[in-house]
Amino acid sequence: MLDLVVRGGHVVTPDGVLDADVGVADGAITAVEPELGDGTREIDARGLHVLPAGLDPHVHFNEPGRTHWEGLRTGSAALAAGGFSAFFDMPLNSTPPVVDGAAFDAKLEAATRESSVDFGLWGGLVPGARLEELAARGVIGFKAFMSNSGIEDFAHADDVTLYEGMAIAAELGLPVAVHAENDALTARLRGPSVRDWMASRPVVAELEAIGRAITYAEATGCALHVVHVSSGSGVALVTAARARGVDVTCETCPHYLFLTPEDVEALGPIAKCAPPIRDAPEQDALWARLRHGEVDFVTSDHSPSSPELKAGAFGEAWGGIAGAQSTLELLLGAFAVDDAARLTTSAAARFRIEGKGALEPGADADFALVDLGAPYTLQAADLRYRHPVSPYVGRRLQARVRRTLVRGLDPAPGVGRLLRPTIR
Ligand SMILES: NC(=O)N[C@H]1NC(=O)NC1=O
Ligand SMILES: [Zn+2]
Ligand SMILES: [Zn+2]
Repeated sequence: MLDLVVRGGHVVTPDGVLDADVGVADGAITAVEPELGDGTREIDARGLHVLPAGLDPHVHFNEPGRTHWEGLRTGSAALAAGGFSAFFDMPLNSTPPVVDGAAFDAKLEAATRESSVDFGLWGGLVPGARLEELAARGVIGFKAFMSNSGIEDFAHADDVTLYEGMAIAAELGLPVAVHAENDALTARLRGPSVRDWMASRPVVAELEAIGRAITYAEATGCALHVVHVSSGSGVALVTAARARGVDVTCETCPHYLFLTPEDVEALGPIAKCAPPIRDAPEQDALWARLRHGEVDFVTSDHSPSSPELKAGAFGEAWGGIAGAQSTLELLLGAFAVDDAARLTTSAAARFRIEGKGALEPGADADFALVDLGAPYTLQAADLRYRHPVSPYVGRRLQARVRRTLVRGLDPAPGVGRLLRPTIR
């Protein structure tokens, strides 16, 4: 007998949306077929869509060290509530940052204890980082900040660090992910307003950094991933490089799609981020390129802070948006269900995580059960973050995640396991 049968849902598979049951044994999918026999456990999915649960490859859960901003327990619970069964945690803003083996071990210990969903860990590419040590422990790849990170113990990667780091990463068979903004161009004095913030981090600062990272990736043979591209012009650079054979991908985030500069002015510091939200021409171009398939996936870049750092003036506030719980529900309001599933799962293939990202026999039994006929208005009380704030509170969402399963299990602290990439 099967351990579990998810019965009667509209199942989102790589071959299309099928009305079928999903059979599970030992935490893996055994069959996707109509009218499977009994399972020890049964989940009634009639009227619901059964999606492959999401993998969010870009979150900052900040534990250990800044658990008062967000933690692995609360952050992973929020992701599970939003239909995600896995995440990759960034090497900052936890302390110590994950730039050597000991820091990796400390985060692995905390995540194994606290996380409700599976997790991978990014290592940090900073001057002096111990890349080999991190690779041996199973990091997803190496994250570099080309501009100031806002975190004192995570230095930005100067050109030498980035170029030489990419050469080492290429040898180790791991990708480098870049926060692509030019440091000098973004380091000038800033004013207090939303428009000042936008002007201090112009699109050209993003384009220059993306272009430079691509040049280094091409020269070293390193696989490059550009995180949180905010502009259509930025995606265009990635598309052009890929067309000439560079191994480069990119992501964007819901805030670059669903928030406007006017929204940021109305919402204040909770909608402050870097790169900033762009004006309509760049945002429209970003949408067009996303719809055209040029953006590989959508991530949250969930990066909240303590409420105090979001309470004051805009110019002084922490830059980072809390959104991990809402990515899938937001996308389901704008895309067909299979496209929304693809945009929230394809990081698994890019970063070589076996068993995740597709609902098919042999894969992990990771499901998001979603009601596409249940629009609702997001309330602060719905949020599972450490601090229930988000720019999406008050927003009408077109779909609602009813349940998430991780390897057939209900998410709970301690369920999550480390995900290691297959080395090329
Ligand atoms: N350090 C950190 O999390 N920074 C993030 N916040 C943000 O808005 N952009 C980022 O890169
Ligand atoms: Zn960033
Ligand atoms: Zn980030």
